[in-house]
Amino acid sequence: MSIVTVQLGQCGNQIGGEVFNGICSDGRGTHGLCSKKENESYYDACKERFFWEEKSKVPVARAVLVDMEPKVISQTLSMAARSGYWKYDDRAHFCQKQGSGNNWANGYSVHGPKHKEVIMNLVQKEAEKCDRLSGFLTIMSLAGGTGSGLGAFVTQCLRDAFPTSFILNHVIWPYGTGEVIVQNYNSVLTLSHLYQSSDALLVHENDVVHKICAQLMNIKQISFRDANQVIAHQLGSVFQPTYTAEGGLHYSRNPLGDLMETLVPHPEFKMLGLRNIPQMPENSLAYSTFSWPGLIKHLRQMLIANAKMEEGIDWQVRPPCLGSSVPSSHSTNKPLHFNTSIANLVILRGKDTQSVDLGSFRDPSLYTSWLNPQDAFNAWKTPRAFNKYEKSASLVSNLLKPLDDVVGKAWNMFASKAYVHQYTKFGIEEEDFLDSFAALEQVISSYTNL
Ligand SMILES: Nc1nc2c(ncn2[C@@H]2O[C@H](COP(=O)(O)OP(=O)(O)OP(=O)(O)O)[C@@H](O)[C@H]2O)c(=O)[nH]1
Repeated sequence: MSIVTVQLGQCGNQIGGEVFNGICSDGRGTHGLCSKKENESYYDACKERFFWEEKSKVPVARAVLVDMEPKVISQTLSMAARSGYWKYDDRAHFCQKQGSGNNWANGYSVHGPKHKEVIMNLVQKEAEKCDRLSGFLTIMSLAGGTGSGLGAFVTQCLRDAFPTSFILNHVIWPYGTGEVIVQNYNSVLTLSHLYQSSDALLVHENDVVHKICAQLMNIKQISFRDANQVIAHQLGSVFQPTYTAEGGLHYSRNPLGDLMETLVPHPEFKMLGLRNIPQMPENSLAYSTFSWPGLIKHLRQMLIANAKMEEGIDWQVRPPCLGSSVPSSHSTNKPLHFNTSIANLVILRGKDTQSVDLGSFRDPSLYTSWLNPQDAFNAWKTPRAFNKYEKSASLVSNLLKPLDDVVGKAWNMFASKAYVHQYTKFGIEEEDFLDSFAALEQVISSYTNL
């Protein structure tokens, strides 16, 4: 089955380009360390998911590019064409002359309704090219005006037009400081709206990605391109084909459906985070060896101690003994806080994946009590190595992201009514803000009571 990607705004388009680049270069690779037959069926599954083929046989991304200004779209289209290995459909993009000025209300209430028809026509055409449609992946930032506002609007339109398809929103959490002044307003408005129409939100935090670039990839002057390549690698490690059942004969047929079934058991809980191990500069790979027990031990501790990368993990954090009361998640940032999950999915790629012991992830004390631990944990595997890593593991978890921080900061600003007039002038009233705050407070409360 196929996924149609909708790239929105500067951030969404820049990341989308890197995602297709990464997926295509991994898929075409002959370094998969597996049989030729395995490698071919992996590439076929990857193509069906993300590309369609023109007569020229050049894979064309199943994607729609949307922005309110032309520059980033034209850069993204030409970056793809220059690769020579894949491209975008020249007719599958829509742009205007002027962006949304980091104003969510402008994207949501003005650009959305005005351009709904043309954008949804492009999406419809892309969906019709799929023999079997698994659903939609939207990529956007939370902080700007186009990706966030127009993105929230388009997500609602997707939900209305494709009620039986899955929608996964990939969202970029802004840097904690020093960016758009109203970023917390935009984030609160986006998240609360997405929560109504999306099946799940997969979050990458710019601060975390920046740290990975600096500390694991040894990059000195970090550009968005570097950050986006890390994000693309992590997304590829989840969305490239895998076997979802032990001894399975086919690569997973419904990538988004399988992901939701595994990770989103209840519509109140749809925040997903992603961790990946190992990550290092390509030229260090040849000198590194990894053992599965070592990788799995690190990944599990990253989960329970809420570490986003393998460096600086707090090894003191332990799961609570079953039967004792779990500390409240209000203390999310406290060093000894234990991270309770709703559900976890581990994805293993590469050599000897069949013999890996994942028992430590089945430990009931990792999970909320209302779900059977057998249902809360799943593992997907493939012997096909990913992106030149002989062995690699990813963990997708359903757990709370730093929502309370963003909501708190936005609320403080709202209390003095700062900048609210910029939103009311585009039809977003104080009532709308209050509804968004209330919706997210409810999400925070549900997660903290796990
Ligand atoms: N990781 C990453 N973050 C980005 C990138 N481009 C922008 N951002 C982040 O996105 C937020 C700003 O949103 P943009 O995507 O630039 O804005 P937009 O959606 O185009 O909206 P307007 O500029 O208002 O039209 C900030 O938090 C930036 O840090 C990128 O290429 N990669």
